[in-house]
Amino acid sequence: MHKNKYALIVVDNASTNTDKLFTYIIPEEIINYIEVGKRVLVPFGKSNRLLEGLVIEIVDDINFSSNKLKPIKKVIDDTPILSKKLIELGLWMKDKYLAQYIEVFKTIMPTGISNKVIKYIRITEGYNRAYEDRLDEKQKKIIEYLLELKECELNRLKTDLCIKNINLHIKDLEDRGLVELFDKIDTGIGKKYEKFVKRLFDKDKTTEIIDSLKKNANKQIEVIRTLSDVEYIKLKELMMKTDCGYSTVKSLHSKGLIEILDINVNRNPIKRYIPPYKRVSLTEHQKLCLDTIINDIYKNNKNKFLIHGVTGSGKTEVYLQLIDKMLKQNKDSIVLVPEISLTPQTVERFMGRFGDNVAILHSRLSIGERYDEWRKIKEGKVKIVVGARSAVFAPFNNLGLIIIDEEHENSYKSSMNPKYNAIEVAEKRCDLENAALVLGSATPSIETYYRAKNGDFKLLEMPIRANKAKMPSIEIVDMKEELEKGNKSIFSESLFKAIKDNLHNKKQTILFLNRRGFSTFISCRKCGYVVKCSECDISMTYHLDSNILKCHYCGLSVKPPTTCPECGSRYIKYFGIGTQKVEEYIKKLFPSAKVARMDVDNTTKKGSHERILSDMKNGKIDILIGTQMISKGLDFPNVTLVGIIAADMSLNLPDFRASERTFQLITQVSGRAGRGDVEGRVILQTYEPEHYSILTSKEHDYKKFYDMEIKIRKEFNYPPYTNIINIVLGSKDEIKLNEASKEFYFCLVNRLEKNLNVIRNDLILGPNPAPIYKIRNSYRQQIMIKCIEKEVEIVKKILGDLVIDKKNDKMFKDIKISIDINPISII
Ligand SMILES: Nc1ncnc2c1ncn2[C@@H]1O[C@H](COP(=O)(O)OP(=O)(O)OP(=O)(O)O)[C@@H](O)[C@H]1O
Ligand SMILES: [Zn+2]
Ligand SMILES: [Zn+2]
Repeated sequence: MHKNKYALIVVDNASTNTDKLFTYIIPEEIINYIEVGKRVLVPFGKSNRLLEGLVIEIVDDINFSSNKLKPIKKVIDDTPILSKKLIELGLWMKDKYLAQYIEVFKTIMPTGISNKVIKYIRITEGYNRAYEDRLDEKQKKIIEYLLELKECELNRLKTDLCIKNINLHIKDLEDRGLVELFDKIDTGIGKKYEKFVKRLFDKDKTTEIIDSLKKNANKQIEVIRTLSDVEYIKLKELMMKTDCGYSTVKSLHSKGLIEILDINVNRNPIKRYIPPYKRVSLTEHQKLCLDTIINDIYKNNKNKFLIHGVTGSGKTEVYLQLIDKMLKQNKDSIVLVPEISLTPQTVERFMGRFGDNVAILHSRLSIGERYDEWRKIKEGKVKIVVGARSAVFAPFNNLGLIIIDEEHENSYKSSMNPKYNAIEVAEKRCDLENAALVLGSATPSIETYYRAKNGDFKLLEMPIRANKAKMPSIEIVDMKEELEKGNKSIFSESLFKAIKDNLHNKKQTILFLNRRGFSTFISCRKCGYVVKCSECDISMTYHLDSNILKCHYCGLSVKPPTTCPECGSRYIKYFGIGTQKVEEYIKKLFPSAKVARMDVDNTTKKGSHERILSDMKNGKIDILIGTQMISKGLDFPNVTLVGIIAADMSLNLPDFRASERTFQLITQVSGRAGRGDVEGRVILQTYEPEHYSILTSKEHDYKKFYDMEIKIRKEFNYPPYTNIINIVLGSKDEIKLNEASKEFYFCLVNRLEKNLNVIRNDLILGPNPAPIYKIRNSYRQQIMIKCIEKEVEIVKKILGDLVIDKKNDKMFKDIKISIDINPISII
């Protein structure tokens, strides 16, 4: 007798209360098709509506009665869309980040292939015209419509026909067995097809054929001529070359001379020509670094590395040659770069070296482009992926290497559920697939460097620039003194003069300010009223080009008030500076200079990024102003001056990483200066010239900075000495939220006390209003747990259980609970 097998399935249902794997019976007829990692359709809930699911595990036995289990309806995929290793990785992520199954697997699966089940309608096979007499007018209409289309989407039929009570009529037709409803899977995004023209006539017969055509059929003759050289040509291209219309092609088609075909093509996100990126002979440090890594991997010594290389030390070249080695062993490589530095410059280096062997994944791709890139990887057509955070899930089967460039960057941590850290995920993936992990940075994060010192990563140093160029000199300007001297401008005397000299010497300048917009807030001088976003608890930023106030959290924009909404006074003043204001001042001070600005406000349009950078390369820009978007990856030899307008901006953030961020930003931006023959110069403006972040970055001394910072981390019990678990409870109902937060805190402390031996005072903080108390009209309370490595697992378990319990508690009905394990910033 056939013995049942069972599948454990993640079902794509929106309900958050049922985060578990569902068990289904595998019917005999699909037993040979079903596999872990394939998607299936399963009946769900009381109504048995069909939902999509992902097979996580197949088992022979279950330890409960199978009476109530339902059978799987259908297998969707021909081949698994996720490998077993990626499924294992997903399960690990679920535990690590206290996330839900569905969140995790939605993240790992490519966007664009999540399928919808769509209701279709068609006429049954048993339908007979003779029935028509017995139908009323409306039903006849429905039947007529269907006879023409054979089958169609139910919704389309409804909108097209616009018949009152159409559902009843359809039901009636269905009951009589005349029409039937069925499900179809809509893959959302299809492969891309393009029309091609194929030559059907013999090449040698070209003249004969031309003679046979009418003498005045010039266009047709032109098409035949063109086709005599090629067998296939894109229809578009043919029409362009011959300047003919589609009717010309059609008429040749009807004469049987050509064929018109739909051919599956890949969308190509990179349409430009990319110059080859030549191999260079490595410097001593590069060579040592490369050899150590290769040797260790080869001897199975160690497979995790941190390259600490100063800006311009040539880390990229090391990556390229490592990938080369992987290719020789037929292994796949993933390169992660921060989203903002996925600039054409970075991409070109990899494409320039490895050409068609590279797939690119980033958020500016369309869903179609993304899907095509994913397919190229999945089908083994490329062996290298360069991408942002989520490229860590690239579906390779023979992974050899993951490189994470600028590993200190914030963008490797996801701010959406699951709130994963791509570095940790990469590490786990490398463990599972026996691949090597290489992290690189000029300013490693304190946590990573600490782990390297403790032996988790092999530390490799590249202390000098590849072309022997000197590190730029950094001059600190105390803005308090400028003010005393009577200089109220945002530019110090020194920076102003340096910009002027640089313009005169035909060199390029970069001005950095980590805040976009024009003014950072608007306030009333009479009563102090500050214009805040009505949905969020933060002040709105003024944008000059569009003359609006924008909320940088929710995107809401409003017209700036001309009188104070509070007291009616007309003394409304614009405070604080953003990149737009810097741009305006620069244009006033240096009217003949060619000035450009680069920040998210003006680079969302496709290609705008590319244009600014190529203008910069071609010397069409003298002064480039930007946010941290310009702080990394850029390699322009003619940039000799970098101005940091306000280093304090990051120093004053209410975040224990503020000093670290500041050191990193200064070092990275400064690193753009003097990469060519002329020594670079950096002018750094600040109100806190004595701060250790500023002093150590001036000396280019990462280690000194690290030593000072790590002491502070230890003293105040911050990472890496502790893990931070941040819990944010949110609700539109402020009072309910306060009650629920207190209750949650109380239960949490209670359960922790029962399970941990010691509860330190600083272990669990809160509930406190979150730093941004309101976002998108939702109030936010925060509870923070600090715990040592040894206790993390147990604390997480307790917390996870508590969240599940509370989700079923009336008091928490409208409360959203969000958990972030080791958040990158606390807002
Ligand atoms: N061995 C070499 N010989 C000569 N030039 C080199 C060599 N290696 C790299 N370069 C050049 O040195 C410059 C800096 O290299 P690269 O951008 O790879 O450094 P990086 O460490 O990635 O810098 P950053 O961290 O600042 O982005 C580039 O223009 C690169 O082409
Ligand atoms: Zn006022
Ligand atoms: Zn807002």
